[in-house]
Amino acid sequence: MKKKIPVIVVSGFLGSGKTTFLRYLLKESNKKFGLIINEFGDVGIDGDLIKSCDKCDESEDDCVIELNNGCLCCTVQDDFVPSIKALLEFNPPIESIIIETSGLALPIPLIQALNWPEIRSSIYLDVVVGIVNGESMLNGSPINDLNKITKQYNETDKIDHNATIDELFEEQLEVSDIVLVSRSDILNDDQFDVVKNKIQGSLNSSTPVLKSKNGKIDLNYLFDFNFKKETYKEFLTEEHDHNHVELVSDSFKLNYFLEKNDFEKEMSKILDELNILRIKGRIWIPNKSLPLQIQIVGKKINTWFEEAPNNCWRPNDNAGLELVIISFDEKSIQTFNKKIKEKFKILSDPKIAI
Ligand SMILES: Nc1nc2c(ncn2[C@@H]2O[C@H](COP(=O)(O)OP(=O)(O)OP(=O)(O)O)[C@@H](O)[C@H]2O)c(=O)[nH]1
Repeated sequence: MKKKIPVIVVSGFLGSGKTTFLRYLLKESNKKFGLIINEFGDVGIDGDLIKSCDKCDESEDDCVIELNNGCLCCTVQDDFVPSIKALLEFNPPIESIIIETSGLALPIPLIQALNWPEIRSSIYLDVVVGIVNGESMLNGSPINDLNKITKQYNETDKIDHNATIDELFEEQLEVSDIVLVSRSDILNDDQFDVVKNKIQGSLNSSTPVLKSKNGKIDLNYLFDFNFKKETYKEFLTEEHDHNHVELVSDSFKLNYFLEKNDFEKEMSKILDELNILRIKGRIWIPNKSLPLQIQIVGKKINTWFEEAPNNCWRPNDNAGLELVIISFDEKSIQTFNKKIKEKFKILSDPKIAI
């Protein structure tokens, strides 16, 4: 059985900093990415910038697919699904797919399209990143050049919706698991806080809002799909500039488990109460031949049954869980641990293996 591939969706208005962020991500990661880039008017520019980031092998240009002739959410059947299928057939196999949407695309239909029968067993939506131009947001608007956006609208061949800028922005934020504020290098700490409060105020939630400086973010390990506690520990002990995001991580190996539906139900209650950014791992459930894979970003829970590597940890009695958890505070991690022990089932005496 093939492994499901994570999909990262990056949204943000024209000039918000999506390409800059993607170039950084591609350079930092050792993963083989496939990209779908949706742009208008200035055909090919973003794609060329991505291809020239020294990560893309010229012979493998095909792993960057540019969709220039319509708004991504309005061309799902014609362009989007076939592009995902083409990336899934790529050789050597792609390990992760990134979709850069234009700010004109409504992200919800796009995200729903990832669930189309033809592709849904091969991919899962890992994280939605919303990019906001911090400088223009400080000046009161998420966009820096209304004329350019209007031109972008007019130049788009196929666009079936006519959502306003406010509606588009609201939906972009609503579906984002994390929001990156670009141009944070030119904002001071107070200005960043103003922007962050504006975004969290309009979201009416605690979705993480993080600084991005020329694409660089503190959380590059968030996009590293290696399931290794050491990676996080290393990151957490590294020296960073004084105002980086404070994070704590931990990992659990326990003899507790829950059935898939019960896990999703309990976990969504736990996530509502705690300040957790990321959880990855797997759960072994008695009488199930494959472990349940867990991928959580913010409040978004993804689970599916899939084989685990031969050399990974396995619990006694095929009942247990292995999770890596990243949070903004130690207390959330402790409470998380306590809640698992309260809410999850246990077959044998609990033993913390590490
Ligand atoms: N100072 C500064 N400039 C940035 C930052 N992020 C992006 N820029 C600049 O802003 C401009 C637009 O950035 P892009 O990454 O191309 O933005 P985009 O969202 O991909 O734009 P479109 O493809 O046109 O939608 C470029 O000149 C970038 O160099 C940042 O964090 N700080």
